[in-house]
Amino acid sequence: MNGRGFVDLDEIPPERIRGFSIIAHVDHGKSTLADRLLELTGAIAKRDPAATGTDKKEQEQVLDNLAVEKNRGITVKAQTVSLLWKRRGEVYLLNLIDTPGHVDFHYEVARSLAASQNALLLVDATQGVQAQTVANYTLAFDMGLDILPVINKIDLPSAQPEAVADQIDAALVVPFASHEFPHVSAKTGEGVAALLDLIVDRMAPPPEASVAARDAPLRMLLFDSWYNAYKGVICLMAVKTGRVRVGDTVVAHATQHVYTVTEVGILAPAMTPAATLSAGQVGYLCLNMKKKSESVVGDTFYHRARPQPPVQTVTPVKPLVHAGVFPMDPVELPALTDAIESLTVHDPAISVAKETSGTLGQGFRLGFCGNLHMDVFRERLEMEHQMETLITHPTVAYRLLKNDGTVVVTNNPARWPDEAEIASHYAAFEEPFVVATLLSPVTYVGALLSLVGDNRGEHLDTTYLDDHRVMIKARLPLANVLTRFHSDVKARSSGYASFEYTEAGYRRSDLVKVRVLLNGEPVDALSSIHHRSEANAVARAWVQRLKGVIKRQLIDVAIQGQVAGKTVARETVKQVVKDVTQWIYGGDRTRKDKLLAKVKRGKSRMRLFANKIELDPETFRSLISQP
Ligand SMILES: Nc1nc2c(ncn2[C@@H]2O[C@H](COP(=O)(O)OP(=O)(O)OP(=O)(O)O)[C@@H](O)[C@H]2O)c(=O)[nH]1
Repeated sequence: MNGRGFVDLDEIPPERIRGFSIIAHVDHGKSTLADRLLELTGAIAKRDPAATGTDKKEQEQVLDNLAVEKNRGITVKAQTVSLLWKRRGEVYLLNLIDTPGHVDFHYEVARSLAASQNALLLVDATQGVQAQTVANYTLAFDMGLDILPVINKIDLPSAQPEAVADQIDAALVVPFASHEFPHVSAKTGEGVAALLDLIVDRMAPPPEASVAARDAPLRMLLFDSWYNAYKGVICLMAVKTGRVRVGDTVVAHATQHVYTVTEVGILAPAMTPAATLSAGQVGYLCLNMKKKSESVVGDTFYHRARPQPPVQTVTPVKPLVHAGVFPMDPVELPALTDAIESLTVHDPAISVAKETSGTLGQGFRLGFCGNLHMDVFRERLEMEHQMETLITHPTVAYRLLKNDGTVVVTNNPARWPDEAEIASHYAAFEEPFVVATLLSPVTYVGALLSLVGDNRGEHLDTTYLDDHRVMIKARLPLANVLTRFHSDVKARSSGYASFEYTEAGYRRSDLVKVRVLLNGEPVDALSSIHHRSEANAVARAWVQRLKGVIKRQLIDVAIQGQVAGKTVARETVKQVVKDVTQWIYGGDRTRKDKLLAKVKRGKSRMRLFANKIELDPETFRSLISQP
């Protein structure tokens, strides 16, 4: 850093740059390791590890900034930081990206990996290789990164670093021998300085980082952005070739917008201005960009005078699960619209479309990468925007063939065509499938394979990692994976098995619509699509659940569960005769009117559910949001 508080990055030659992401199974210690790396390199002040408890909420991590991350103790957004490390008297620039572990945030991991050349694959020495270890490894491997496995938590008495190294060797292909895997404790800091030295010695600098590349025309990859109240949209860029400085005029390839650069710098972890950013470096740019929608993740920026081809094609994320999101109170629709706009700009993996429901009114149909992604979104709506919402239970997108020969993709059961419109032969429907990876102690193999069978799954492969651990691959319908599968995997393996999945395309299926009717009227928010073999049970369960929550009303309530238009379950909630004025004696008209007005106000807070049947909003919310 020079006297003006600027970092002179040009003093660091290209061969002294290392870019790496930290990837791992959830809770294997990525954010804790990132904290130790930040401390050791002097980016943040050292904290006493003994002072941090075992409760995740007690140990707020420097790079976990969002309220929801601190609340849940998980990383949701990838975070970038540039560090300086001295090795043999020379300063190296390390670009580190801390990534989320959960599969639902794969999109975040993938876009981070696009800006790195190397990955540290962290594995917990007490838990060994888990499903997300394999999934994140596969993602990094397929993107051509060099992967260094690092064995963490060696301070724990139950740590078995050698056995875990052997498991890694058996399950994954890495350019290091198992005896070379560094052993660290991200908690105590043991082995972390040696890890930094190893990163410098064994990892390659960015391929585009050479003196020649610095003189080539500018090409920068935008891989993250966020909104700053004072500076507008801030863009995080990986500079592939050339250099950029304040005052330059740059163009965004995807949008063709032209900008003047007002600030460049690195995140260290605070925004630290620099004179230039050049090939191989990762840093932020302020461009006076007013709208977040202008910053397209994956876009390429270049100098206006020297147009360049894009670094990569921008591929929109394909959401896997879809749900309707409605304001609890219809007057809050504009506020919900603003909140969704601001959150989706921060998280481009969410797709948004307007939706109108007969039951719930105006709202949105949003697409997410999984149930946790959706849950985190709901929590962010509440925590960051104080929005209470009704979110319908998630569904996948099905394909169906209509009588007129058209193929319809629908992610909304309310829009499912009538039976008469659907082609009547066996190839009429398709549903999305996934390939699941289950990592488990050998003891639970039988239980897990029967769980796969119970969920219409197909066992594909079994690999023994050692005498105790096994990796099972199976093909399963995504719809089943999204409901109880995860908790069932945990239940059938006493919590020891972990599970992960990747998309595996569409396959033929036999699908039907399950509808719930109240007094003969269908409730669109409660309809769902299921495999025919599971539909009757679902319809019966709905009828029983509704019978349990609908209080007796002034009329009889008939509850019907239908499968493909045929009633398969029916119950009636008998009417109650209730006259609110019965307790008011005599002719005190004022008291009587006041009470009636109060009852009316109370009722208006209730949602008119269907055909005069009322439920209080909380009951309604729990009903529609749970499958
Ligand atoms: N004993 C011990 N605990 C550790 C070590 N590293 C991390 N932990 C603990 O493990 C838990 C998970 O650590 P995190 O750093 O949040 O894990 P993560 O991989 O970032 O988790 P996600 O961001 O949710 O994917 C925390 O309670 C840490 O304190 C270690 O080396 N030793």
